[in-house]
Amino acid sequence: MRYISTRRGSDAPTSSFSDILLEGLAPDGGLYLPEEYPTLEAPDLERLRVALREDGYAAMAARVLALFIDDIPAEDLAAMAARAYSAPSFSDPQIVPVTALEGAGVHLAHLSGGPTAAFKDMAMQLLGELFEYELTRCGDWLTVVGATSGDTGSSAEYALRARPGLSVVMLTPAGRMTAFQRAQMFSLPDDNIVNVAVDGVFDDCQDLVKAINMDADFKAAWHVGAVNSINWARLLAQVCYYVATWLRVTEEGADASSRVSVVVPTGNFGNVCAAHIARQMGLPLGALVVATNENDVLDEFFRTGVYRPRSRAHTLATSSPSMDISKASNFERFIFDLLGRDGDATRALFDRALGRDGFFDLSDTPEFASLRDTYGFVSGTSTHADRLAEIARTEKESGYLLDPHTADGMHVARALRGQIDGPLVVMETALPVKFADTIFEATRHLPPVPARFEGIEGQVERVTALANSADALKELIAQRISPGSPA
Ligand SMILES: Cc1ncc(COP(=O)(O)O)c(C=O)c1O
Ligand SMILES: N[C@@H](CCOP(=O)(O)O)C(=O)O
Repeated sequence: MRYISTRRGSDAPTSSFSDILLEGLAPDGGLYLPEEYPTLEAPDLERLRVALREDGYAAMAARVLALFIDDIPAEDLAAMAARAYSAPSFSDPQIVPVTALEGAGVHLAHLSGGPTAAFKDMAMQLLGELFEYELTRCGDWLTVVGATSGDTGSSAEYALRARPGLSVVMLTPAGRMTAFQRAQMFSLPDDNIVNVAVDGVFDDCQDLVKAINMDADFKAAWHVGAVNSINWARLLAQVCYYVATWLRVTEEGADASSRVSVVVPTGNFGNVCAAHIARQMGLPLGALVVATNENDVLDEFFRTGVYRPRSRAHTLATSSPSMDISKASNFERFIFDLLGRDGDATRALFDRALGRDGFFDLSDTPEFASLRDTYGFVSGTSTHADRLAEIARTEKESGYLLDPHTADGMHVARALRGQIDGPLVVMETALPVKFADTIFEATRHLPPVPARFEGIEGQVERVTALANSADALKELIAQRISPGSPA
């Protein structure tokens, strides 16, 4: 399997999985995708069903990973998946259980049972294994520079903290995360972890990460790698749980007519992009429902065809803070597919039109007209009031406490339920413990604290304030990271 950039020219070289794993962002500023998607036919799905039932989530995931990775032996992939997806790191031995939510007419896919209580663990636990494997194989080291709105950061740090040859510099938007999210990250004592509070929003942090990656000399000197969903491996790991979700909702023998629709709380478009890839592979997914919070740039696109990222001043601080994102990185991956995988056309939109005009408009194109029928995309949005009402209603109706992001998904699910045939699954992206104030506002009680998170708040926190400047970030990396010893 070879990989290409979303901004590639027609004769650009292709890359192997191991190359792009450490590289993260492509040198031309594009994002990597497989040259073509592997396919899943009905017999493949049945084999995956048997693997999931008899050998568990990790074994099933390893088979999906092997469809995309041909430069790591299958038995090594299986061993890594087994280490990544195991109890007690994950609270449920099924890793991704799917439950019916009584009263609401939907299912919930529980993606948040990992070490940091967010769906990011599903990818990050595997990424930690893959990085260590690859760095050991080539005797290399890596400085991971990442951006977080609250969940990617802790998930990456927990997955990478004890690994040889790896350092993490994580950029956070100052003052925009919850107390729990801050405590999770900032109380880690490890020397290979540097937490940074940037004077800006998540999009500023993400822009800094991209700026560092576009400076080829700096990137080479500091062996800069990525853990955000700009790194293809993140999405690949997420494709696996869509397969598991479909298998858990359908019966043995189900075929392409057994469509399952998914509702995905969306910010950086990574999670729902993984659903799109699974659907392109032939997994029988019906609607892919993009659920945004008040930062509704993506809902606007799916309704109108206009993609208009917003400035810092217009990126609102909401009560689903991890989705306070106005420039969705992975959207470029979907647009590349939508435009028939034309790298020049994709570059024209993301590099030139966005740079020049601040938006692009596909509303009059046949591609935009095909969004629902060909790709399954529909969208909706949710506000603070909707979110609170949904948390309270679901608890009352079904006895289940949603986190605010999943509540955004649930709100959109209820709004669109009547228009979507077949099973509808809301992807649960975090646990309520991370968002206690909003849970209290919605229900007048605090969320339960799972035993593994007791006492996490109130410890000494270590974080460095930084101006929103790529030069300042480079200086900080040069000061704080010692060129690594090989893994
Ligand atoms: C809890 C939670 N829900 C939803 C999202 C949105 O996911 P994505 O960025 O993959 O669209 C994020 C992060 O962005 C998150 O942390
Ligand atoms: N919600 C994320 C934002 C970063 O998204 P990513 O999927 O690109 O890592 C967070 O919580 O940090």
